[in-house]
Amino acid sequence: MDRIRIRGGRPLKGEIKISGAKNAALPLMTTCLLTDEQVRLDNVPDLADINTMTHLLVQHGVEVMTRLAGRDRSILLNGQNITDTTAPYDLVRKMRASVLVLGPLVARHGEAKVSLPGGCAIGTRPVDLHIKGLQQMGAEIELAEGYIRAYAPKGLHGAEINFAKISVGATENLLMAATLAKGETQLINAAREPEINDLAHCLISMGAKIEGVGTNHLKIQGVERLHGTTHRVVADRIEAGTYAMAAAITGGELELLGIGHDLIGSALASLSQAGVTCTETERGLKIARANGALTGVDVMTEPYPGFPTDLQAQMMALMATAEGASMITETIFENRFMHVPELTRMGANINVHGASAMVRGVKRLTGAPVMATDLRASVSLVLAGLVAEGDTILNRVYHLDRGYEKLTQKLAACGAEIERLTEAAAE
Ligand SMILES: CC(=O)N[C@H]1[C@@H](OP(=O)(O)OP(=O)(O)OC[C@H]2O[C@@H](n3ccc(=O)[nH]c3=O)[C@H](O)[C@@H]2O)O[C@H](CO)[C@@H](O)[C@@H]1O
Ligand SMILES: C=C(OP(=O)(O)O)C(=O)O
Repeated sequence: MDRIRIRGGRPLKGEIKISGAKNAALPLMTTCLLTDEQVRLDNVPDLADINTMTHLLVQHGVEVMTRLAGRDRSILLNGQNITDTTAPYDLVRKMRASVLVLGPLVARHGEAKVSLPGGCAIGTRPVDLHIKGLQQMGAEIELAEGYIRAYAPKGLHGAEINFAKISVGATENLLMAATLAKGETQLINAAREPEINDLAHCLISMGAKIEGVGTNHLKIQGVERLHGTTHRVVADRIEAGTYAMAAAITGGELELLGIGHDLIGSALASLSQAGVTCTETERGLKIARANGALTGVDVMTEPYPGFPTDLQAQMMALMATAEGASMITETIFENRFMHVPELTRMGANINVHGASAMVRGVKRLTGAPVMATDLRASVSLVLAGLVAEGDTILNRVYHLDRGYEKLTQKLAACGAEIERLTEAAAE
């Protein structure tokens, strides 16, 4: 297995082009199941999760073509001939977002058999809200042998769905299903992450009738059919937030290209409070901590527009080197502190009490061999490695490949001493 070696202590300086968002591209790819015309997505990141979704769609019978034009990667999807409506365990197990084929398949093809995703390193992550919403829209659902089997041979109908809990995935699944249901669907207490807005705009360009985009109350009038489209994937706010924290932790200065303040306002507010300068430029955002120490700030994760859970681990690495204490509270996932023991091995002073972690800043972190447990936990260890004294060796790099395009190249181009050791070299 590949590893990453980092020698810490170099302030990052330069510019980084922010890629298209993984969490937008994945649901956008499944829109091809809603139409028999071509869906073309531009600005698609080159990531393991995108490959997994491609495999899943191909298994359903979708024709997928990838095109490169300079640095822009496009995917052309044609779902005219769906031959198989099963999402098998092996693919869903690899990537939970596979469950996003459920809504589109039932809505347009009247049936789907999708493996239950089960839990993962960050929590139990049930899909009850997806299932309940589809049942309200008239789908018959049975759970057997680890699979969700959903049937709606006569199509779905509109419903008023009031989510008991805010869920990004359930909002996306039901939004897609509702575009082809008969009548009106209301999604109340819906999630309103920028990736959901991106999905809604793509669906509207395919002929869907959606009101309330950007709010927590979506109204969808079902249509008979959707047509093809070309859509550009929104920038990855989590990747941008990660590099903003990389600039801050190393005391460097980075310009993040193609990302606006609007997408990561809450994270930038916390960074500003901690003493990091965040300025909008014509091309994106400039992040700098040229002088002075970081100050500890308290952070609580919340659904958008609150501080994103997907930046919590990175913020914790940053706070581990700040002056004073910081309380980091995780409210979205029950087990998203797997990075704590690894950061502690690098010298961080962190105590977890239930859903909160008390981080007391230390003067220095030290390099160590560390183990990645999930995507964002892994990148928090990369951030810690960038500032630690000595070498950090990160194992289980495949977690990073799920969500960070060209991570080592992007950081190395800004002065980081970081390299990927391929399996043979890593021995
Ligand atoms: C591919 C993708 O976009 N992944 C993101 C998505 O995950 P995902 O869509 O899985 O996350 P959700 O917003 O659904 O989960 C939020 C909370 O709701 C719970 N829940 C969810 C569904 C359900 O049916 N029942 C239920 O109880 C979850 O266990 C969790 O505690 O949003 C998360 C929260 O911003 C992010 O961390 C993930 O990066
Ligand atoms: C948790 C994440 O992804 P997923 O929902 O695909 O596990 C993430 O992107 O941080």
